[in-house]
Amino acid sequence: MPSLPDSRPPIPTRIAFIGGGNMARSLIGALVRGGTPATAIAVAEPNAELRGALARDFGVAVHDHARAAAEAADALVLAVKPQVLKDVCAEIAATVAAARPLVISIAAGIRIDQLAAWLGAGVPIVRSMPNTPALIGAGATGMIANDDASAAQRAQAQAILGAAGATVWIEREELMDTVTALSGSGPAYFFLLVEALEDAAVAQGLPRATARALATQTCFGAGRMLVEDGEPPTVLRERVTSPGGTTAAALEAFANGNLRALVADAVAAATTRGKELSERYS
Ligand SMILES: NC(=O)C1=CN([C@@H]2O[C@H](COP(=O)(O)OP(=O)(O)OC[C@H]3O[C@@H](n4cnc5c(N)ncnc54)[C@H](O)[C@@H]3O)[C@@H](O)[C@H]2O)C=CC1
Ligand SMILES: O=C(O)[C@@H]1CCC=N1
Repeated sequence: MPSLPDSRPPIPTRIAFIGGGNMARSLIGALVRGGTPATAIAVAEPNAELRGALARDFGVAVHDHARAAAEAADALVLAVKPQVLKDVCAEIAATVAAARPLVISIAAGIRIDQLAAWLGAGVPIVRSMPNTPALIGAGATGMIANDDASAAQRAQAQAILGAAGATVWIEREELMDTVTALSGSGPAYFFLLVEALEDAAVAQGLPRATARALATQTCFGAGRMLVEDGEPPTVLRERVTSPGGTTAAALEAFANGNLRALVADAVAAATTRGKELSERYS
């Protein structure tokens, strides 16, 4: 996946996260591990327990409301749920209008034109879609910027999000809903597959711990091969599949159950939900 080489521009000197939940925690962890000083990061999080954990674990400055964190930030990462994003933007709009920081949204479904309407014209905005493997530095993030974001600001957004894994620019904004359905939600699909494999093996008598260990390591190994081998998934699949063998029997069962159509339906459903989110919360 395309990603910035080592000649990354510096990460903005002051980054404020609005929302300190799962994704913010993943990105903050990645930034701090990557060498961004904790003193450069502020977080607004209303939940006192989460706030305390972020301060304790990473040494970042914490605030109980958005405006306090947004003040003096060069880059703002909007990491709240889509349903509260409009209210959060209203809370920080005056601060954003005064300081014109780079605004990075990670919210599913919410479009750049909605963010611009809520924050005010002329604000540099990058809409992005990371995923939870960001927690271990193995994230995948799609991004798109508006015309108000300079080349340097785009590169800064890429440096922030790239601290947590691979990044890729998306050309048309409507495809961000597809990115959300593919890589944003995608980790859940693989966890579901592992659950199903584990249950299937348990049903045949394998102890659950053994089934989980084998299913987990199989997904890890297959994932590493996808990244490291350089061959497309079709070739890797065919190498496992001996003619008339066990894999062929399993793949036939998948085909009979129309797995590909089911996956297409699932990705289409997630894409549609992304579009619905933007309408529901506009
Ligand atoms: N969980 C995932 O796999 C992914 C989520 N996303 C997007 O990331 C965003 C955040 O998702 P999560 O981290 O999973 O949710 P989360 O619920 O863990 O975190 C959101 C946090 O925002 C806080 N919050 C609520 N109102 C606030 C306010 N007015 N000011 C500041 N903070 C406020 C909440 O207390 C909560 O801790 C969502 O928009 C989601 O669409 C994007 C990629 C993947
Ligand atoms: O399920 C969701 O809406 C969020 C966005 C992508 C992953 N989680």
